Amino acid sequence: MLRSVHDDEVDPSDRLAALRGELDRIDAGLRDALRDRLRVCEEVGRLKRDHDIPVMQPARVDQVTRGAREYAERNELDPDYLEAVYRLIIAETCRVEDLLVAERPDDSTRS
Ligand SMILES: C=C(O[C@@H]1C=C(C(=O)O)C=C[C@H]1O)C(=O)O
Repeated sequence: MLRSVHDDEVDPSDRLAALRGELDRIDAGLRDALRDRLRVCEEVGRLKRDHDIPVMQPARVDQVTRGAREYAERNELDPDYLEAVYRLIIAETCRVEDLLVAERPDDSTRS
């Protein structure tokens, strides 16, 4: 009986499951990185609140988004895609920082 060149290949459903397992591991790392980044940003927010520094820092936003675009160019990703991801991340940072700034540092001691 003739053998197909595909006989020796891994079953596509096994390969799909393996690739999805790889994606799940990468996604877990992404979520941890997003959580850790936001925790640092909360610290930044408290610092801004306590020292009357504006939450929105356009020069820093430009620096971060430019860095993302440059990374994309070096790594064969679409710069517009990575910038859009970063704009979403930064929007959440600013939302969380705004909430922190709106809090009074001594709120917890008030009755
Ligand atoms: C975290 C900061 O606050 C905001 C959020 C940024 C971010 O998520 O990278 C960048 C600029 C800020 O307006 C910051 O000023 O560094």
